[in-house]
Amino acid sequence: MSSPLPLTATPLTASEFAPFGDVIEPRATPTVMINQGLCARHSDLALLDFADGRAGISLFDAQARHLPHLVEMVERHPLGSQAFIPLGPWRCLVIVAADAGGVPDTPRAFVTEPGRAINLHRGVWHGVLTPLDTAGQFAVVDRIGTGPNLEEHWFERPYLIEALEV
Ligand SMILES: NC(=O)N[C@@H](O)C(=O)O
Ligand code: NI
Repeated sequence: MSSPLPLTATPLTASEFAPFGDVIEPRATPTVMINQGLCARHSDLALLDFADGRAGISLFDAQARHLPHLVEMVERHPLGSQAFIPLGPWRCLVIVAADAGGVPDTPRAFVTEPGRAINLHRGVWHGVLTPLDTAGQFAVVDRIGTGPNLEEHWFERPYLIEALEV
């Protein structure tokens, strides 16, 4: 395998992640206060998009990954979005890439705040679920249906995330 290319992970922000998906986090102002004013509802935080299928909720019980982390491949789901909702205070590496004529462009790497959920938009190139340093359980909202909904791309030269730029 040829020597990996460097890739730095930066803190995930909604604005930088916007071309790839949604950061599911409280807004400055709740949509509405409910439950006798004891609960702030922040509505409709993610673009869910499923073709020829339906939304489903699955549980991913993912092993911990550690730095340095080798990014050998990304994948995408042409038929549906995919949301990862941590069921505990786990951080994740989120690797995404724009499409460049059917193959991924140079990837971006982010690290989530503990417990922060994300939603990948339909068809966005991304690394697989990567809990950082601690194994984690995640509720995953994605497409349940038949047909080809997984396309993988293995990089000719992998990327290596050696550090978090925090
Ligand atoms: N393959 C699968 O269900 N998981 C991946 O899509 C992933 O993004 O982790
Ligand atoms: Ni995926």
